[in-house]
Amino acid sequence: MPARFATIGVAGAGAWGTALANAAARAGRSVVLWGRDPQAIQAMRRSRANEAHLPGVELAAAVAPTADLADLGDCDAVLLVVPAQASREVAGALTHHLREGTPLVTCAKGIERGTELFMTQVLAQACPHAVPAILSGPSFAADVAAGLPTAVTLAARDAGLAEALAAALGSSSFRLYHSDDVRGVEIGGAAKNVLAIAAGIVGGRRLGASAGAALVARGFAELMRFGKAFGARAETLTGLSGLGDLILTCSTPQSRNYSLGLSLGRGEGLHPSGQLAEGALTAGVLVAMAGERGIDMPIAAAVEAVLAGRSDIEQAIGSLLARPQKAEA
Ligand SMILES: NC(=O)C1=CN([C@@H]2O[C@H](COP(=O)(O)OP(=O)(O)OC[C@H]3O[C@@H](n4cnc5c(N)ncnc54)[C@H](O)[C@@H]3O)[C@@H](O)[C@H]2O)C=CC1
Ligand SMILES: O=C(CO)COP(=O)(O)O
Repeated sequence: MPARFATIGVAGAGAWGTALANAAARAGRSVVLWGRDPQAIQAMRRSRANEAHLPGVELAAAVAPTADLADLGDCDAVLLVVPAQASREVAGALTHHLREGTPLVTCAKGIERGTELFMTQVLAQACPHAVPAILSGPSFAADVAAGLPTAVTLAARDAGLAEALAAALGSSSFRLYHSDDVRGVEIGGAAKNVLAIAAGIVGGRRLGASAGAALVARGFAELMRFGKAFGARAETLTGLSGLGDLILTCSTPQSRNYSLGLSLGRGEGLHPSGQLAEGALTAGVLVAMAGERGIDMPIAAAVEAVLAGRSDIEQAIGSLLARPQKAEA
């Protein structure tokens, strides 16, 4: 009998899509890696690398790059690895190609602006005949591509499907835990990016390691409040995709979100690298959703105010430090 999920599609040939394609190949799958830019795909076929997004990493032999979305049509499951705000567009285009019931696993970390929808809700609307799932957790593309040990969570409403997908994609170095708490997993990934910008600001302002630790702990309290209000389970929020990813992303300039905060904290403004920092795109919608439900998220709100230009860094820090001292929980 052929293995379940023998062929995996990856829609999005950026850093994370390329790393996940290699990880799936390492797990023994055949992989079709779709990217929208035919020239970039041609270059990947020639060089067997993605020099623009994941330099120095050789593409596994089982990865077939393509610029034709229709090539994902025969895949047994598809990972959607484009930025959160592009996920509706690409999922919508996939409706013309995917078979009924194909698992479509979002690997993006964000909330859709304008609709206030979480990623799997976007997939359910844009590609209704697929089965939405999510993969998220502490994992830099470069680490996964280098085969360094990483552990992430794969969640689907059907726990059996989550387990089967995790078994198909996991290996000894890329460990996948499974869950049926889809909402918990998608909230952790979206919120931690916004909080990581705040952690970067603390680093850039040289406020000290003690302030950095306080920021992570109080930021996590905000993530928990938001998650619980939206039905996430506490054990998910304290797991890999919540606390785990918050710790990773708040701790190193290897994170693009942290590094954006560093730049702001140093007074260098928004860094000009053009790199994707999902937290900057999620901050507004996260804070708006929290405000509508009366969820207190002062750190996320301060990041949003700085990014929107309504507050400078000193004002933002001053207003956080001026908050009344209260019971911790
Ligand atoms: N890079 C990392 O270490 C990790 C990234 N992620 C998440 O994965 C998502 C993607 O991030 P990266 O791959 O790192 O970003 P990236 O900037 O390296 O690549 C994004 C890719 O999406 C493509 N894209 C953008 N808009 C598109 C559209 N409208 N249609 C088709 N393709 C489009 C770009 O051409 C590019 O190939 C983000 O939500 C990020 O938070 C999650 C875990 C780790
Ligand atoms: O999500 C990530 C690690 O888990 C990647 O973080 P950045 O997008 O901040 O680089």
